[in-house]
Order: sequence, then structure tokens, then C-alpha cells
Amino acid sequence: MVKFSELNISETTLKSVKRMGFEEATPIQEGTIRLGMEGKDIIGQAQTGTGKTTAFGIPLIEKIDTKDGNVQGLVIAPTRELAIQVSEELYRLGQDKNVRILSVYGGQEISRQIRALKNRPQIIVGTPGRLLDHINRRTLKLDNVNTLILDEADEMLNMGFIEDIQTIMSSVPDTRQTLLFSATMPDAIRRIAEKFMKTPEIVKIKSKEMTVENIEQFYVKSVEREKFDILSRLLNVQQPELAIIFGRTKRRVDELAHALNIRGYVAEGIHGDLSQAKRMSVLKQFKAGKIDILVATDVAARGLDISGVSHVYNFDIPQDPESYVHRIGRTGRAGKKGVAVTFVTPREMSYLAIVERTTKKKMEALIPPTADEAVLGQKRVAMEQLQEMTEKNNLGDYRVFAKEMLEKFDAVDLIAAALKTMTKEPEDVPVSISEERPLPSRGGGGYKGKGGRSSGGGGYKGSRSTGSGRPSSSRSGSGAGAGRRREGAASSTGGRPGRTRRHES
Ligand SMILES: Nc1ncnc2c1ncn2[C@@H]1O[C@H](COP(=O)(O)OP(=O)(O)OP(=O)(O)O)[C@@H](O)[C@H]1O
Ligand SMILES: [Mg+2]
Repeated sequence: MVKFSELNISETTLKSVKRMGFEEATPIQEGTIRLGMEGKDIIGQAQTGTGKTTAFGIPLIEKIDTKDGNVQGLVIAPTRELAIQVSEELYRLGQDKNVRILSVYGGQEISRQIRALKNRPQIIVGTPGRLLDHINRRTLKLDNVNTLILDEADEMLNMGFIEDIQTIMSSVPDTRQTLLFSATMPDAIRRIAEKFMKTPEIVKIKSKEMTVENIEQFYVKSVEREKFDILSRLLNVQQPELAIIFGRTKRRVDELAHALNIRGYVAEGIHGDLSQAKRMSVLKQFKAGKIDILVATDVAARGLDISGVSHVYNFDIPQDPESYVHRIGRTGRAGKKGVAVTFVTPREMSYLAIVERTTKKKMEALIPPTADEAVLGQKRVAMEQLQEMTEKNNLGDYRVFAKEMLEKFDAVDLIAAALKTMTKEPEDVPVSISEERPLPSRGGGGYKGKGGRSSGGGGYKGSRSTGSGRPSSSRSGSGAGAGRRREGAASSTGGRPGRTRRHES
């Protein structure tokens, strides 16, 4: 790995990079920063969470002429949340150089954006629809743009934004440099992309698998109507720090979030039908750990970088392998460990094979915990909480009450009662979730596997952990690993167990 200081980056930008805490460049950064600064067009493909934003961000920031008040860089991103996230990272990269950055996206008052555009931003990060709107209103002038970046290019082209993107691109001078990035790059998309670019250099970080190796991948075979109970048991046993649960449809997301709340989890849904203000506030609370579980549709979570996401659950197996890669890539970022669990109904098993063929990675079968095991998990958590509280030893006058009670009751009975009060047995609470139709059955594949073909290193290296999920091979032993804490996840919460909080009911 090379250090950023060896990449010919200006002192000013280097200072910002250092402030962000980055020392060594990731492989995609090493591969694209130099080329990007030489002015080359680039198609960049690397696994999720390996720093693609900074990979295009540094060449972009380096190229901005701060004496020029025109828009010089344009970044197009598929969702509002991603546009905001990317603009924040660019802001940090350009902080010492004082680069002015503005994000524009739908759902935000356009008049406010028009006013902000008058402050002469040098980089605009926007979603296709809103960018077009500004171009048509002539409130955004792109005549001086010399760098165009497409983040999550495949998603935008998939979403049917091709025409919009073409229109936006034709508003940018032909002499521009074009950079295009994504974790997955299906061939069809790459061909379209190349049409827009000038003899692009393809920088693909070679790796054996399409997914980073620090994500442990499991699948659970389950009939539709049992999925939710299994999910809640898994949550109790695996104790995620933060979790994202993916559902196939917006209705599904709403129902899941609702059902999780009924069962006592702190969960919120996020999808395209929610107002921008609501989406932002949900994400903000999730980032701050005020919400433990985010339930999302595919699109809503594209590219999102939220530290602390220890588990991803695919409540419905995604229809195509690319979306699987992007979904589970919300965990295991920047070298951290993660766990991904995918539910598959018996009729959808062929999709599992398709995903595995594309990612070149086998998922391990996870035998779902039984209801008893899940409760056992909760009991262990309660025990750990009591223990921790005792060790902290700041119990003050609680000890007076304790002494009083000990005079009347047996010590074992008292502790047992305390544990019972703290343990919740979720399956007592019934929930209803509409049946989702399984994906159409397909005979032995037919999906044209794409990408991720070559072998070698790349991405972050992270050692494999075992024991956070529950592979079938380790059925026996310590109560099925119930309530055990993941080393990685627990450390950043100060070892607080039971991170998956529940409402006090
Ligand atoms: N050189 C680096 N050293 C340490 N951390 C880094 C480095 N570069 C980026 N990161 C961090 O890694 C995380 C993931 O980066 P980023 O969001 O750019 O990933 P990505 O490759 O775009 O992923 P995705 O495919 O999901 O969009 C971020 O939190 C970022 O701050
Ligand atoms: Mg990204």
C-alpha cells in the first residue's frame, strides 16, 4: 500500500486527507488518483466500502481553480442521501483548499438551491432529476465544467436515467474528463459508459470475490411465513450494533419496520415515498445510534457509508446479484467486520445459486435459532448487563433498597426476578406481515453472471471471524452462541451488550 504523501498530491489537499485520518491509499485510490490527476477518463470498479469516493474526490479537488467562481466539477449520484454524503466527503477533502461545494437534489426547496447556486460553488453534487431541472431553468451553468463524475453509475443507468444522464452530459463541454465509479459494473452498463467516455482507462481492483472478505455471509432457508420470527430471533442472538434490513418493496419495508417496533425494537423504514425531511431525519438518527435498525429498499441504501453497521439482513433475497453486492456492502466497510444474512424461500433457491456464482463466494447455511435459544440469548444479555452494572459500582442508594429486600427475600430469587424483568420474550407479541410472492422460479440460472472474474488481492484485508453468525457446523456448544458479543461490534460501543435496544413497554 502506498501512502497518500507518495501520490503527488498538493500539500493543501494532503493536509485535509490527513485530517480525515487517512494515511495509506486503498488499492482503488492508488490506482485512480494518479491517472485521474493526469486527466485520463476512468472507469473505476472496486468492492464496496473501499474508498471510491476519495478515489475520485482527490483528483477532482486537485483540479479546482479556486480563483475561478464557475462550476468546474459535476458529480451525479443516484439518490439524495448519496449526493449529500458525497458532497460532505468532498467538502472535507477540499477544506484546506477552500473549495465551495453544493449538493442539489429533489425534495429540497428549489428556490433555496437557486440562491445557493448564486454563491458560486465550484463543485455541484446532484441527483439526475434535480440537475436537469436546474439546467432547464438555466439556474445551473455547466459551460465551464471540466470534470464529470458518475458515482454508482450502474444504478443510475439501471434506474432508467440513461436519457437524463445523456442530456446532462451534453450540457457539459466535450473536453471534460469523465470518471465513472461503482462496485459492480455489468457488461451492458460498461458498454454504455464507454460510449460517453474518451478511451477510458479501466481500473478494476482485482479480487477473487466481488464482496469484501471481512463480511461473513450466511443464508437461512425459510418459508415466507416463518421469516419474521426467525429474523427477531437472529436479532436477539446476534445482537447487532446497527443493522440494516432490506425488503423487496416499499410496502414490505413499512410493514417490517412496524412489526419490529411492535416487537420492541427501535427500527425505522426508509424508501422513496417518504418525504425528504423524513428520510434525512431517519438516517441522522440511525447514524447517531438513536435507531438500531434501518429497514430499507435497495435504492435507499445505495452507496451509504454508515459506520457501526455490523449486520445486514436480506429479508427478501434480491432479484439480481449486483444488488446483493451493494446491499451487503453496507457492512464490512473500511476494513471492519460484518455479517450478512440472506433469507431464501425454498422456491427461490435458484437465486441463491445465481448470487453465489456471480460473487464467487459461497454463503454458509445458518440454522435459525429456536425460540428458546433466542430467549436464552436475551437472558445472557440481561446477565451481562447486571454484571456490568455491578462492576461499575456506582449504585448509590439502590444498595440501601437492595439491603432492605435481602432481609425479606432469598438472594438467588431476587437476582432471578431482576433477570426475568429484564428479559423480553418477543414471540409473545403477534405481528402480521403480508405474504410477498416469491421471485419467479427459474430453471438452473439463466442470469448472465457479470464482473468480478479475476483473482488476486485487493480491497481491505480483514481477518475472518467466526461465531457471530451461526453456521450449521457449530450447532453444539455454548447455547448456540446466544447473546455472545461480536468482538468487532461490541468494542466500539464500549462493550455495552444488548446493543439492539428495545422500547420500554
Ligand atoms: N485511505 C483510506 N483509509 C482509511 N479509510 C478510508 C480510506 N479511504 C476511504 N476510507 C473510509 O472508508 C469508508 C468507505 O468509503 P466509500 O464510501 O468511499 O466506499 P465506496 O468504495 O464508495 O463504497 P460503495 O461501493 O458502497 O459506494 C468511508 O468511511 C471512508 O471514510
Ligand atoms: Mg461509493
